[in-house]
Amino acid sequence: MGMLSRDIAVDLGTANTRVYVLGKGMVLDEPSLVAVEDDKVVAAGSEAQRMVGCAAVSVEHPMRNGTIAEFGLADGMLRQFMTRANRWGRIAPPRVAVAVPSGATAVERRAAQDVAFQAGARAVYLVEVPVAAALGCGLTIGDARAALIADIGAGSTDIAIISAGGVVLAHTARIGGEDVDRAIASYVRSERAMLVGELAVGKQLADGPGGLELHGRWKATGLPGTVELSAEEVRAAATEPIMAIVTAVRAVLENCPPELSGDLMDRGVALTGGGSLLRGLADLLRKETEIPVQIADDPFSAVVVGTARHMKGLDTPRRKRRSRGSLVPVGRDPVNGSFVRRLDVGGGKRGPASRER
Ligand SMILES: Nc1ncnc2c1ncn2[C@@H]1O[C@H](COP(=O)(O)OP(=O)(O)OP(=O)(O)O)[C@@H](O)[C@H]1O
Repeated sequence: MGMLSRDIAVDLGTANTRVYVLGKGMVLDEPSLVAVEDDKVVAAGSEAQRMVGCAAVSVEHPMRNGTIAEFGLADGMLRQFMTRANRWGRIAPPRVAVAVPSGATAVERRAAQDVAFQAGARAVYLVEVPVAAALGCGLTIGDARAALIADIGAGSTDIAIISAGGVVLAHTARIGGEDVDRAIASYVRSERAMLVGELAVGKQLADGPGGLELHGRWKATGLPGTVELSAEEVRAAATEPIMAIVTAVRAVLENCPPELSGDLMDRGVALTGGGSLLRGLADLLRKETEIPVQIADDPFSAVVVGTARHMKGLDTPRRKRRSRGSLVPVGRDPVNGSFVRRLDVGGGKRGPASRER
């Protein structure tokens, strides 16, 4: 089948969806948006974004907090993306690997799997976001030394300690860059009497120090206008969500088995996801955790690249697979009580989900 079909990795994110075709590279990076007309998805990604404001069309977000919020919309979106990504299509349908937050529920995992099948996959593999993020930024999961990884996306922050071929501890906080955007938009609305779109805030927040200049509509007159926020105002408005992200990372560190603490102090935390670029976040993390903080070279693509690297290992004979394996439940998340799984590289059959099952 390998000669006849493609392998495709998908990072189905809250704000952005990325698709990587093995042998080709990242072929698609689009906003996770759909345009809906008469209950039908008529456009996806940036094409849908351009339709904001069109009469009779509503532009919707199929994803929330890193998982599928509206199955029908996510289905329509992924179908369109896969058609574009697989246009060099071979004869057989592709195998697809989808990254899912480590804290995703069984229902959320099932939805990610089903949506990939509906979009035309022959077989579907689910890869935990922190594992993908670690592989994507070049960490070796089989390394005996422990590593801490935090993928800070738009709607979720996935944190894990990875050591000796396994996820020792994992936690997904349902908070990310969008919450920071929302907090600043809400500050501008209440303190400066202006309505601004959340999308306007996110990108600027990563563009260096200083204040922000935001365009919007005055609440009183409805006319267009501009507000300038000082660096102090930005910091104050964003403190709560930024602190929530830092607290989630700290919670995982505080529950780290003591024998791994030395490794984490040496190696620090690797950050991936667009949220890692949020102004002041890396510095605050460094200060609050007292360990080195390193942002991945390309934080946006780390998860999809890592998912693709995971796929490359699927056909490697099991005895050669150092960084693959099956995830087995070993305990509970220290923060929200969900199951923590450990990657068992020693054995355990774990094939793809297939249509027949
Ligand atoms: N230059 C930038 N352009 C756009 N967003 C940026 C930029 N720099 C930082 N961001 C932040 O990155 C976030 C998007 O990151 P990313 O694409 O990794 O999220 P996602 O994968 O869609 O989300 P999740 O992992 O939660 O599902 C935005 O919410 C924004 O706050």
